[in-house]
Amino acid sequence: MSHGWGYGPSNGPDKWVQDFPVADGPRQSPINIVPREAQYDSSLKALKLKYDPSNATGILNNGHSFQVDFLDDTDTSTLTGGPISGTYRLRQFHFHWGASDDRGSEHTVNDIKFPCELHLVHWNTKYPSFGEAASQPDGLAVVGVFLKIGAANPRLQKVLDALDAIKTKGKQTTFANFDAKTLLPSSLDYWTYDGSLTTPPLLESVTWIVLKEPISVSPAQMAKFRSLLFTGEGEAPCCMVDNYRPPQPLKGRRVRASFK
Ligand SMILES: CC#CCOc1ccc(CNS(N)(=O)=O)cc1
Ligand SMILES: [Zn+2]
Repeated sequence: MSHGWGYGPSNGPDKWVQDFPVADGPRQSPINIVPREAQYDSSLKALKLKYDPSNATGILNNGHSFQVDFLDDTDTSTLTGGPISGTYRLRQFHFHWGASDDRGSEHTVNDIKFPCELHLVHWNTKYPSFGEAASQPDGLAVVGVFLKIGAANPRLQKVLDALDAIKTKGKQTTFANFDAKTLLPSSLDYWTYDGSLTTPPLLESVTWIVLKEPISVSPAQMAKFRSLLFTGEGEAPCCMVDNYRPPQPLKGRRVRASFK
């Protein structure tokens, strides 16, 4: 690609392999999850998420999505248990969504797409930093949560209300005192598999933990996601929608379930 990666016809997921050959690797994400083919594993532990709201620092339009960043210099916002060993620190969360409610999620379930998917990105503290961890096969753990159309979700509202301040690429603003745990559904049942970042650099360093239960989002709240722009201030505006990579080949990988 002569210009940066994105989600358009000239720089979208089918073109990423030109600059990121790992795009055709053995453990790429996302995938289509087929519940009937997932193996229940009784040895899988319950997820333990301990987040400190005071670690939230800011919210940024990064030109591909928006992310809420967390202070990750101590073990105050962590993921433990589940399929992972050790302690992983929360780095950021972000979303992927569609131009309409029939698409937008990255993972699919029985080929069903959800309108949106939340990713909470954590890194393994056995490594000195996120950057170091991101290049290791057990370096990252991302919790994925599906959003389905329904009643307005009051727990999303503080995030959505901040989007007017970060409409264009590169804009950021402070975002303090936010408990990311409030975005999780009541059940922490999950599917897990070994995968990758779903955006460049597509590093194959992610233990994926995809929650079975979706959270709700209303059509009006989806419109707020779609009010963002991929483009920077002063550029010809391009709506930030369809910022999702489609499912990738499973290539023999096992998908395990924490529930029967
Ligand atoms: C290495 C590196 C880097 C930049 O940091 C990120 C963080 C998250 C992501 C998104 N990954 S996803 N969609 O799989 O959670 C991509 C790059
Ligand atoms: Zn993501």
